[in-house]
Amino acid sequence: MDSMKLKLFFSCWDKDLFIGGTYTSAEAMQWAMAELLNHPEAFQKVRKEIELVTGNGRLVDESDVPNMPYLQAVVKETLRLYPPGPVTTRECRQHCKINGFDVPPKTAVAINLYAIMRDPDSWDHPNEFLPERFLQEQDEDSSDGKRTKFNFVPFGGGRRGCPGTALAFSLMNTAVAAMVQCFDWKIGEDGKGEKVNMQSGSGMSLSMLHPLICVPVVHFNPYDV
Ligand code: HEM
Repeated sequence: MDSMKLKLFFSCWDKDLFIGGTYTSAEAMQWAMAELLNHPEAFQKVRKEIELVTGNGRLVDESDVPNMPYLQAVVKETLRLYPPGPVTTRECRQHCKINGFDVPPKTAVAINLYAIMRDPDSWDHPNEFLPERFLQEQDEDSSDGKRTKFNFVPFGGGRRGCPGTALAFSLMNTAVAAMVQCFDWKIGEDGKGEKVNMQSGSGMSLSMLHPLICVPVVHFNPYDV
């Protein structure tokens, strides 16, 4: 590769990482907070878990995440319902037959990750926000157990799967945890809203049609303990 091409490669790579790594996580965190505001019992469950782990004497941090299974389940359930990259693409390397259709080599294929994660054949109540389903992950006998292994694909998969998966999980879990630990949230500009509007916008990325607007009210100040 000559130096010009190398420069272009790194410039595109940087942008890929920057755009792919910021917008996706920010969008998903917005959906996560919106679901938590619409499900106060789930919000309180996350807060209780955080208080148990931190003793509420300090700000929750990244190293606490492995000890907070319910928080992780909330983040996974959010990514299942609202994957920021709902469609990915591949090119077929060899002839194959899918559902009776012949797909020749070199065919461009779009893979609908959104549909896979809302497929009623593999997910119970696919359109509902039920973080608990991810707590049953280890239970091989449950339909949920089989499902989460093979049909949970917000980061795609295989060799071209998202290289930012671990970073995204860590960032999302830690940031959502801090927002839940430190603030109560009132819905709407005036704080008087009752429910967040969960409609999604159009386009290839799954953003909220009405961006989340809410008022934070301090619940716990970690710098004042
Ligand atoms: C919630 C956060 C994120 C989601 C949902 C997400 C989702 C995805 C998906 C679905 C793909 C396509 C995978 C495939 O085709 O199999 C992808 C690719 C990619 N992601 Fe992410 N991503 C996230 C965060 C990040 C972060 C934090 C970074 C880097 C710092 C990143 C960098 C990339 C890159 C470079 C690719 C292209 C990989 C390739 O083509 O080989 N992503 N991501």
